Order: sequence, then structure tokens, then C-alpha cells
Amino acid sequence: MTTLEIVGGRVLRPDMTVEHGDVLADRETGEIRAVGDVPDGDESLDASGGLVIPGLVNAHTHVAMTLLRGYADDEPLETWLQEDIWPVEATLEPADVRAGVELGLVEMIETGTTGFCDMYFDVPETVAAVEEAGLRARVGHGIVTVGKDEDEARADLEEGLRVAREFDGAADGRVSTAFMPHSLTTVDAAELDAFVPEAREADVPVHLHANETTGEVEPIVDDHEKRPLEYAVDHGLLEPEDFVAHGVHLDEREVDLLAERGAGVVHCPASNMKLASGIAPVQTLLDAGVTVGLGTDGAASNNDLDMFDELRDAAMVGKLGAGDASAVDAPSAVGMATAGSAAVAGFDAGRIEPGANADLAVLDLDATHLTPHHDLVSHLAYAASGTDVRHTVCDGEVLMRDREVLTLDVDEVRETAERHAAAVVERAE
Ligand SMILES: N[C@@H](CCSC[C@H]1O[C@@H](n2cnc3c(=O)[nH]cnc32)[C@H](O)[C@@H]1O)C(=O)O
Ligand SMILES: [Zn+2]
Repeated sequence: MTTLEIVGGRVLRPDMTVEHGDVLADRETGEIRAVGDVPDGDESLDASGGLVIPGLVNAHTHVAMTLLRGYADDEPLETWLQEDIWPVEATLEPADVRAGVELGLVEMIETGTTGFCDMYFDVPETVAAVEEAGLRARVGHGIVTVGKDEDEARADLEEGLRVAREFDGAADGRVSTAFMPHSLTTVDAAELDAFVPEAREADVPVHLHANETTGEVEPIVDDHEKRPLEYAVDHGLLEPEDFVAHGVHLDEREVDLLAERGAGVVHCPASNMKLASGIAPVQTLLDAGVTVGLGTDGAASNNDLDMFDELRDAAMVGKLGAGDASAVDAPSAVGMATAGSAAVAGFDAGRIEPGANADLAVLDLDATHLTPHHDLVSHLAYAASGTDVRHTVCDGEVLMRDREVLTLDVDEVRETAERHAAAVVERAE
């Protein structure tokens, strides 16, 4: 059983055209072998009446935060983090993180997401869950040193390096890592200067939150007389493989800086709307040639991990922000959730062509809200949702067949998550 054929459907190609055809995946290499007219495979997935798309990539999330879904809503970022989220997170044990991660991974598989980038703590739990669930992930330990004494701060930085070194290449290469300082205001310059060179030495990228709110931009401008991303470059950040989450409040120089340096941005439209952080200049970034991916951020600021919601939000708010209905058109939004996010994450995925990772989702087109079929890319951007996903495949392996998740026990995962979520909130109160 070395090959998997996905037959009888239509296929979304990298140029955003849709054609009738099959896909043959090689389960040994985890790559797509052929598209269109393909030889028979050893195992078969029925895509008739469906659309085969690249598995969506959630390029910025905190997956264990599914445990805090609906726990603290309707607040701006600083209050939300400092008064509600961080106090509860301080009580989280590795087993809680594991329960939250598994809940999130089930949700991703069910909604056609095959890869993600995660910033959280207890990274070994995330890696173990990813190994079991079969997804692809770039993971890192989120480092916060503000408000900690010197020893605690150093331990957090060391842990960030340790997990980046230890887990890069884990789960047969499905897991990669990054060094993840939380943001430019929660980790200080001297710490970046000391630790970023070590991340370079370990050959891992750096991922952080940047320019998310004006409350985060202003102190840097006031204290250092430069924009946050200029400050970031001064402290060794924004190499081509690096990527920042949000990029809401960017000036022209910062957009140019991202384009020149080749660093990526992960747009998180739902989180930015929910926390009223602002509207990222997505069309401007795309026009400047910046690599833009898409992310949900954590489930406590979204409140789900469905990337179909995210790409619709990106298209909608992109137009509103630009005051231009042609901004962030359907192909751009779908491109961000697939090839864009994969490029940002450093995954050889996000496109259906031979040689790319066989990370795929099959959507049912046979649905009232997807009728008629004028333009299927338009449907992906504006009408489809995660519940339309029939099969999910990652690295050539079937993770969900006919809406049945095969790698995790959904009922057990949900029960365990309920139990841990209740206990965590009780402990925090
Ligand atoms: N080691 C750190 C944890 C950092 S993990 C990454 C952090 O990002 C937080 N987070 C989630 N969403 C956002 C966001 O939109 N902006 C900034 N931080 C966020 C999340 O709650 C988590 O605390 C510690 O000891 O506190
Ligand atoms: Zn975040």
C-alpha cells in the first residue's frame, strides 16, 4: 500500500484554475506523484462530486488555547492577555496543554487544515500529539520575559532554544521548529541580542507577534525613535525565513523592509477584528511582494480554527480596509491560506503538483450553499466552510475519510478537553 489515489473529482491547480482530474500520492515519500490522468493507486479516496484542494495551512496559532475558547471575550489585547488569559495560562499543566492541542488538531483535520505553526508552551506535548494526529507543524516555545526575574527569564529563553533544537525534524520530518520570542515588547533587546544568534546557529527561523496593536507600536517608537520592524532588524530579526504574526500597524518603510528582506507576515483577520486591533494592509503587502500567509491565532480570540472562515474574513476585511472591493480578491485569499501560508511556514506544500507534499483536502460541492458552480475559487473564498470537508490527507496519509477522523478518537478527545478546561478554570478562580 504505497500509493493513494484521490479519484473522480475536480482539482484546484496552483494557477487557481480548476480541472477534472485525479491525484496520485506516494505514501513513502509523502509527495504528490501525478495529477490529471494518473496510474491506479493501491488505496483509493473517492472525490466524485468534490473539489481537491491543497490542505489549508494555519500559519499562526496557539493551538492549546482551544481550552480557553469562550472563556474571555470582548476585550482589547492588553486587558485580555494580562487580566484573563495569562493568569489562567499560569496554571496550565502539560496534560492540559495536551488535551487542548488534541482538541485543536481534531478541529483542524475536520476542517481541512493539514499544517500549522504553533507558539505555546509544553511543546513536547504538542509534538507528541502532532506525531499521533498526522499533521504537519512548525512549533516553538513562546518566550515572555517581561515581569519575570532574571533566572525565570533566562529559563524561558533557554527552553525556547532547547525545543527548537530538539524537535526540528521530529515525526518523520513533519515537525519543524522556530525560535519564538512572543513580541518586541514582551522580550527585551538584550535578550534578543543574546539568543537570536543561537537560533541562527541552530538553523531555525524566528517567529514573533509584531505590530499587532498601537499599544504595542507606540512604546517602541517612543523609547527607540524607530518603527518596531526597524528595531527588529537592529536586533537580528527579519531574515528571509523569519515570519511575524499580525503586521496590522505598518508604515510604508516597514512594508518595504519586509519585501526587501523576504520575511513573511501572517495575517490573522478574525483575531484582529475581535480584539479591535485594527485592519492589516494586506493588499498593500501583496502588491509590495511580501509573502503573506493566514492564521487563526488562538481559539480564544477567534473563536475557532476553521481556515475557511479565516480566508473569507481576509477577503472581506481586506476590501473594507482598502476601501476597494477589488482588494484581496478570491484567488488572493485562497492563495494566502495555501501557498502563502506554506511559504511562510517553510512547508513544501500548499499546491497540487508533482513533487509537493501530498497535503490535501477534498470538499463536497454537492451542497445547497455551493450551488451553482460558476466559479469554485469564489466558493472557496466566500461560500464554503470547514464543515464541507469530506476527506483530509497529510503526507500521503488519510487523516479523515468520509468525515471520520482516523488518527484520533474524537469523542474521547472532546471529553478529555471538557474535563481539563473545567479544571483549569476552577484552579484559576
Ligand atoms: N512562555 C510564555 C508563554 C508564551 S506562549 C504565547 C502566548 O501568546 C498569547 N497570545 C495569544 N494570542 C495572542 C495575540 O493575539 N497577541 C499576543 N499574544 C497572544 C498566548 O495567550 C500565550 O500566552 C509564558 O511563560 O507566559
Ligand atoms: Zn498569536
